[in-house]
Amino acid sequence: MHEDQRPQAVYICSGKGGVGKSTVAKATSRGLKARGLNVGHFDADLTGPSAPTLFGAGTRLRILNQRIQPAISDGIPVISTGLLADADHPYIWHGPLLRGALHQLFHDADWGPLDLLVIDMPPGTGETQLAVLDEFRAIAAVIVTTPHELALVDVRRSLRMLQEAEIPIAAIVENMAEATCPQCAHSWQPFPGTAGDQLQQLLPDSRLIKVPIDSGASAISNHGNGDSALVQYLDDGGLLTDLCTLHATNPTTTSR
Ligand SMILES: Nc1ncnc2c1ncn2[C@@H]1O[C@H](COP(=O)(O)OP(=O)(O)OP(=O)(O)O)[C@@H](O)[C@H]1O
Repeated sequence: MHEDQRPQAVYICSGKGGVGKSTVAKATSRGLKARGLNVGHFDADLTGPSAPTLFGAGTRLRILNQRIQPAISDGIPVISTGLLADADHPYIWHGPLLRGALHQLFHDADWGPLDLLVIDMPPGTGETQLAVLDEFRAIAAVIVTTPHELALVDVRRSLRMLQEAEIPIAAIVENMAEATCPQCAHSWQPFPGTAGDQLQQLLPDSRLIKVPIDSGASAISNHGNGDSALVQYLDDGGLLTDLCTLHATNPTTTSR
């Protein structure tokens, strides 16, 4: 049988923007790196990349011998169009150009040894998402949502796209699910809705990880190291163990 040589990847997806997907993607990369995997972080949002904020505006991609040198953050190689020198330039990618850019950003880069790529997918279901599905071999996807009903409508579309591609959903992360008063420790649900629970009814085999509104969870998305609170939430929810197990059942370390 012909072996699938595409790089192994975990997709971090959402239906809507602003739900915390990039923050969860960065925490996943850091958590897997701490577990000893050679992780690469790829920001597939070519037109609205979050990486300069997530990894530090001073972090840049370099070109050496006509090869892209990923930025390194916490020992993790990172590639994002937001880390190109002229990141403020509005990139408009269409059809074949978009696919070419994705291909080049991954294949023309010196990643070093790579066990697993964490891919921060753009929100929704469109051309970029389809191109990513073709380019990489997903061992799992993680769906990030907030509790809102409105988030659920769009996330269902993403879910169908992943299911049609037969990608297992390792976890649903319901972000900003609750808040706790720092004075009296009283917890409440700041947003109405049960998107996480409703999604788990559709996906009974996937983990449901509820992450509270937490300044520690937020800190990881603001440059550099940040706090590891979100990594801990994902770890406590079993996601990092599951991803390591999935990787171990089908390891393919490549050197690029
Ligand atoms: N659990 C949380 N508690 C507090 N703040 C959070 C939490 N999760 C994410 N945030 C904050 O919410 C903001 C949006 O997060 P993020 O950029 O990860 O969302 P996104 O879904 O990737 O959005 P987009 O697709 O538009 O890039 C960030 O400022 C982040 O720090």
